[in-house]
Amino acid sequence: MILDGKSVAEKTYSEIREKIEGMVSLPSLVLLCDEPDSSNKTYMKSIVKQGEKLGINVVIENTGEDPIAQVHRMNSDPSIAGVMIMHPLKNADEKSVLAALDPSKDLEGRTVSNLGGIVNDEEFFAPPTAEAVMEMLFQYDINPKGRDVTIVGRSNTVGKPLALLLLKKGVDATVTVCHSRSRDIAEKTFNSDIVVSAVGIAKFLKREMVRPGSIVIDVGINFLDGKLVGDVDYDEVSQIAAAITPVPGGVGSVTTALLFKHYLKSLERMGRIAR
Ligand SMILES: Nc1nc2c(c(=O)[nH]1)N[C@@H](CN(C=O)c1ccc(C(=O)N[C@@H](CCC(=O)O)C(=O)O)cc1)CN2
Repeated sequence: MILDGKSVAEKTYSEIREKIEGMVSLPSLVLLCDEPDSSNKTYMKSIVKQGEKLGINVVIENTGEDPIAQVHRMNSDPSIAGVMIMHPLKNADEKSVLAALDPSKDLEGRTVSNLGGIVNDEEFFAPPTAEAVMEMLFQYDINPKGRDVTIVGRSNTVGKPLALLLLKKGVDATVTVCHSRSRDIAEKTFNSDIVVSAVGIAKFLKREMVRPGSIVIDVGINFLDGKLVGDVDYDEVSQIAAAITPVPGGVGSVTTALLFKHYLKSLERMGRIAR
């Protein structure tokens, strides 16, 4: 079975449209960048395009002399509902810029407060990519309770927060997180019910690393010969997996939709729309 992210995303966009219908002068979503690479440019373009479809103003802003003061101004500006600090920032210390961001405007859940808050269910926002994996499982009735889940990749945006989300009481998965120094990753992925690949290497997850009948979630966003591809050797793995997410049109589509859902949550917190 192919787990279609586009239809999951569309459901989220419909909910958002319903909530903001008829509203005028909606606060903006700001994408703060300095020298964006091609991957960032592609992502920003797609967020701007989606914002246009929803009637939400997405503003691309460049870092100036003092990015920290810039972020402080955004924090207190009621015409801004959320800020995405594009990664990597090349001319500023990204950690310090993130530390300046108000967690309630940190739509990507990258601040220490939001990341740490996941442990106690206290986050304003969890990273949308990690949430998108959970949403795909939920929408397709794949219950991770008691199942062995291996996540390949330990980033702050996917691997670590996803492990925490899967470990929450009530979700109750048994989680293994692999990384570049892990021994025998193939043995761990093969012995899992659900495999999530978030390493950023095209065709990293091969057929022999996956047990027939398991579920494969591809979080990879890689550009190969100008084409967007995931981490999974899709043609091979899709022949044996019980369910698999495609790239494009899988987790990535849901991630962007959840980013806008977070924008909506921010409007609610600001008192601009009813909860
Ligand atoms: N602050 C951030 N900076 C950057 C991020 C990020 O998530 N937050 N991501 C990377 C770029 N990137 C992934 O590594 C990326 C590039 C392109 C897209 C994209 O085009 N998404 C499509 C959906 C794709 C799909 O269907 O799989 C979309 O938005 O509709 C996403 C992520 C750089 N910096």
